[in-house]
Amino acid sequence: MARKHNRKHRQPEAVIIGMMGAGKTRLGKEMAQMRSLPFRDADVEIEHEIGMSIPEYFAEYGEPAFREVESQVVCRTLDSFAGVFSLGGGAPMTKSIRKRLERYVRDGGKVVYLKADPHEAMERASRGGGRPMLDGDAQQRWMSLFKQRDPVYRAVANVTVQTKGMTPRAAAKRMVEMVSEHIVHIDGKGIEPYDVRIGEGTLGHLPEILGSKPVRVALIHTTSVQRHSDRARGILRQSGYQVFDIVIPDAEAGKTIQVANGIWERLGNEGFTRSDAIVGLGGGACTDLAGFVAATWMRGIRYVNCPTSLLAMVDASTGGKTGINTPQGKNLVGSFYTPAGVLADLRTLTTLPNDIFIEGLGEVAKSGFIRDPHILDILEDHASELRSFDGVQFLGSPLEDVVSELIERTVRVKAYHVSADLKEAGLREFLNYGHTFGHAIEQLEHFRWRHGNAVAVGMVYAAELSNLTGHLDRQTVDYMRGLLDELGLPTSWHGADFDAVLELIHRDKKARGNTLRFVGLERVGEPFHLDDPDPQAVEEAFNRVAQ
Ligand SMILES: NC(=O)c1ccc[n+]([C@@H]2O[C@H](COP(=O)([O-])OP(=O)(O)OC[C@H]3O[C@@H](n4cnc5c(N)ncnc54)[C@H](O)[C@@H]3O)[C@@H](O)[C@H]2O)c1
Ligand SMILES: O=C(O)C(=O)C[C@@H](O)[C@H](O)[C@H](O)COP(=O)(O)O
Repeated sequence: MARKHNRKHRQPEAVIIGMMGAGKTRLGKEMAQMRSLPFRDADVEIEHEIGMSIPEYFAEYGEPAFREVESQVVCRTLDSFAGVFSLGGGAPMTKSIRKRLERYVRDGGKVVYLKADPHEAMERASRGGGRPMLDGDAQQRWMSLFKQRDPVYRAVANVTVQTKGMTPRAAAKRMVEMVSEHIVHIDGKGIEPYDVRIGEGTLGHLPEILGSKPVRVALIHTTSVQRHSDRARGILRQSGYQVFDIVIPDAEAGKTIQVANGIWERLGNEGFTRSDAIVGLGGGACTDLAGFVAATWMRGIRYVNCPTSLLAMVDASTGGKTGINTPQGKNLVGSFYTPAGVLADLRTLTTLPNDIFIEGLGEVAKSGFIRDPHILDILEDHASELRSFDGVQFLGSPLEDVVSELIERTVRVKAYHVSADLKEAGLREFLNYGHTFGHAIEQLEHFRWRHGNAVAVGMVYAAELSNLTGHLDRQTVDYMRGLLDELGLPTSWHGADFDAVLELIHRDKKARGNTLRFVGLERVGEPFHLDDPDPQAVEEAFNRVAQ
């Protein structure tokens, strides 16, 4: 069953662009050193190619000839160099280079726009001469070039690093963090596009996503993530927002109408208007509730999700399903309401307990079974390290790369379904694989069973039902049981009798009238709608997971 991992072709880890004097060479070298990678500066490469200094070449052949050589050197290096590559300030103004950079970004590359304080950069650039583009009044020339180039840099770059007030080392560290980020873009009918940013330090994007309109920000979180909410509050206050801390009860106890009502009262008392915003920071229960409050306050205000559990990072924080539970069932009240952005900061996983990390693997595995089998290969290859997850050792360990790839791939599976079918008219229901039975377990266990664990058993139930109704082969059902077991996830449950389960699965949101509807599997990567299955099979599948 194991498949080969895709090998990336050689291309730079990062390409740095920006104005003269922004520090591209200095910070690029520092960044390369931090990542143990080689560094190349386009101007040095060009001088090597032309056999003279750039000012001499400019004087002899003029700017157009220089830009032509520059384009050849830059494009060649982009095709073959696997390190950090810094470009001259004018390079992105050349069409052929811009086109090549666009392709590099499409292939997953990172073009970093290094944006220094204009006065500092201007002063640095005009020091010492040797820059033909600044001939004459250097500072005035710099400013006029900045006006032309800044919009182009912004259009070309997919990462912007502001260095104002930072030491070179801190700026280089920030570049490393931002370049290591994985970004999944969510778009589609009825969706205001947004990004899911996965990496160390992504909480730093909060101000950029909230934007300048909100004055007040409600930071909704639980006490279990206090360390991370303190960091978020610091970032928000530094950017001038008025931050209101709203601490909610932990886990499912927070997903109630009483808790939502308490927050509505607080927002009212603090004068929250339509242009203010909400940040939900925590596990999936917290982001579901925060999204629900955002969707309902004044009929909808801006919100950003900062998931802190694996499950919330891979699933709950993205896609816009917001909601609360009622005594009759899970998530029965809610709304489809998309966040302005999702910041999955891997640093928050350092405090995540092992059992809650493992629970999150349930939804990761689900995404492998319904859409991306490569996820299953990764889970198989790293099952024992994943099972022994220890937040304290996590950052900088080989497991960090494995986990961030799993998060990115799982979010891509979510994005695929959500982008095509935001309001769950058909395709999106596949994300509900394992949930019909899983939600019943959670309810019957009074939420002592964690969501991801319940979904793991629910997936086995759906696989057994698919097998009993003539769809899925026995080998795949056994493979699923074996993999989940290796990851430390449960595969059986006998907490209630069949009638109690049947009553709850009739209340599942996929049911229509008296007809039960499940998501089944034909084979790995091929889910299907299993409508109105034979009642005997529904009961026999229950018996198979109850053993
Ligand atoms: N909206 C959706 O699309 C969607 C998708 C999947 C799940 N969900 C919902 O998400 C919830 C499950 O999410 P969950 O597994 O994150 O549960 P959770 O929110 O209950 O979090 C699990 C526990 O981990 C703690 N925790 C979270 N992050 C932590 C951290 N970094 N350090 C220490 N403790 C931390 C929480 O306080 C909680 O006690 C369920 O309510 C489920 O219905 C929603
Ligand atoms: O995003 C979706 O759609 C999902 O079904 C994702 C599920 O993993 C998630 O647990 C979701 O909360 C379930 O929603 P519900 O509509 O079944 O309550």
